[in-house]
Amino acid sequence: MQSMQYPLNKLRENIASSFPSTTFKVLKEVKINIIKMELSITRPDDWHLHLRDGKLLEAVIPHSAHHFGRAIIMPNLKPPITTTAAAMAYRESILKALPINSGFTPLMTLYLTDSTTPAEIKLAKESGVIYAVKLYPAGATTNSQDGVTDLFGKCMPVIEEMVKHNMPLLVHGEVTSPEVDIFDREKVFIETVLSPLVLKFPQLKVVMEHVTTMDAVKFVESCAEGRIAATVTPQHLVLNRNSLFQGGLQPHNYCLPVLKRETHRQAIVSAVTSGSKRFFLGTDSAPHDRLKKECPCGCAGIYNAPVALAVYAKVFEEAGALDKLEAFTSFNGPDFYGLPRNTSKITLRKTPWKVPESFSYASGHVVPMFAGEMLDWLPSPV
Ligand SMILES: NC(=O)N[C@@H](CC(=O)O)C(=O)O
Ligand SMILES: [Zn+2]
Ligand SMILES: [Zn+2]
Repeated sequence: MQSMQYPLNKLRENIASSFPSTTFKVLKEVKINIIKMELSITRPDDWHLHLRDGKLLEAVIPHSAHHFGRAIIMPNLKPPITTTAAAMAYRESILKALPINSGFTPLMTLYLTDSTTPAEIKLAKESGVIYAVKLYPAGATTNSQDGVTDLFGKCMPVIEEMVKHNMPLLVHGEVTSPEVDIFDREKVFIETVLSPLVLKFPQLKVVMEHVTTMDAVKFVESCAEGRIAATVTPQHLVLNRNSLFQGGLQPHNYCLPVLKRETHRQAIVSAVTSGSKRFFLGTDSAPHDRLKKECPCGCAGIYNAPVALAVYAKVFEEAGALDKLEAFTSFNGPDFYGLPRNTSKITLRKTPWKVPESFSYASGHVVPMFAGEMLDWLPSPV
């Protein structure tokens, strides 16, 4: 491997703050290895992933399967995955689309609607392949039109059944009322839906998906560990809302919940790099065909699967917390879900690589996050 152009001072600072017990003498001795830096970590899982279906599924699945051991598969297809039978069929098509010899395991979810029954939850649990139920407030995001219109009025028996089976509820945490400013929708959701829900069901396990605000960070930190957790995306760790408008409208940085101001981004970075067990990796990789992003009414969703690990590594490196990366990528998620941690490893090499401009597939093109830009960390299976 080539040695890197990386300022030695910065490297020392990073290493010293990541591994405080490391002495300067040792740093000098391992200088060569530091310059050719590699991290070997337990293979990560992705606890929030959109794989879509058909040709797009075939195109994107290798990017996730290459790096991740398992992923929680979001059910917002058209039509949505509302039954155990549909989830099992979707799982089969994912397995069929996997590269040969891939060990990737899809963990399926059910899409909650006003008419989901407790019997369906029982069936889901008994299937052994469904790990969670996803709450989309109707109209909150991509393909959420069949989502829940009245959680407290319509879904209480279903939530009770989920508690009985220890089945986590995954939430897209935004209210949909048009009078609430789009930048406040997560905060208002916490106040009006999530807090009351958690109070009403102290045993319910909840994952607040793709948190974007310091309000969400504070809420999750205030709840019992092991009961309420949050996934964090690469984009909400490295981008703020300025990047939606940098030099013109940037559709490939548009996702929901929408990027927030810098202070929120900083709060999320502090939370994940603190070593808290409450936060874990969930990319929310959400591919849309290029023509559905670059058009007069572009879809929400960032395709980040090819770059996610490189971006997470950069965030932990810059925070001087590389020693905490593995818990975030590979331990906190399975521990929360009560699943074993992966036993295989992957390597992250500190080497510059260029993100492809786009990936073509049978029905068009999909543009990844940071298309055409250079990233520092290159993941590869050991
Ligand atoms: N995050 C997004 O902006 N989009 C997701 C839906 C979601 O996770 O809310 C999608 O399915 O495209
Ligand atoms: Zn969402
Ligand atoms: Zn999502």
